[in-house]
Amino acid sequence: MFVLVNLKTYPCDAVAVAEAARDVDASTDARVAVAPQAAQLERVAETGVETWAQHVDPIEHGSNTGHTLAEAVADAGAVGTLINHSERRLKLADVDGAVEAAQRTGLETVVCANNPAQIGAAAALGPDAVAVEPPELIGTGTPVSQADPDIVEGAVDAAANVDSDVSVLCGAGISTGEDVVAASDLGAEGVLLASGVAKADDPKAALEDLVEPL
Ligand SMILES: O=C[C@H](O)COP(=O)(O)O
Repeated sequence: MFVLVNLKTYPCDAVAVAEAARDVDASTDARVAVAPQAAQLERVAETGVETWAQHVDPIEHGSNTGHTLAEAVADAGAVGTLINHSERRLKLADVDGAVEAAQRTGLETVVCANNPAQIGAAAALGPDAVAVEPPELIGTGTPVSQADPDIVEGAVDAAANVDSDVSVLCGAGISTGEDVVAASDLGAEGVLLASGVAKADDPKAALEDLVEPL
């Protein structure tokens, strides 16, 4: 299972979480990665943890003030990027352009979407993976795998119908190893989570708990 920890803009110690994730990754068969804010990519990557960007824009080098260039996040040490996170929505044409920009620089891509119909559209753009996240469950601590298992199974089917090479992650409310196992049982190949680790009193213990049953 892929455990992708998005630090959003939570006031956590990104380097400490990254070091914990690096150590937990080394102790399990699970793949653990961290997505810090763009300004923290380099410091996080220096810990040796698999580092992801939270977003890239559909742009090239040029006059794009305030945008995030795929080449810049790759230079900072990111190996992958989220695109179209629920908190950073893009128009469909811009999702397509962002996937293209990421692929141009060799970044792995996870395109986020709200529901199975959108997952099908996202999968058609040719990312490495898609992540289904019902927005109403994000940050609630109520795991999507329990609250809305149909949406996870529907997303797995929708992606497979479009492109069986696109793997499916699920996210929203995932915070325990039991939630990760439930996601796996529903056909997800990974989980995208944030608050369960970034807001934990002990992020390393939270990470250990997530991968313990795997
Ligand atoms: O990127 C992560 C997702 O939005 C899930 O967030 P959460 O784990 O805090 O519910």
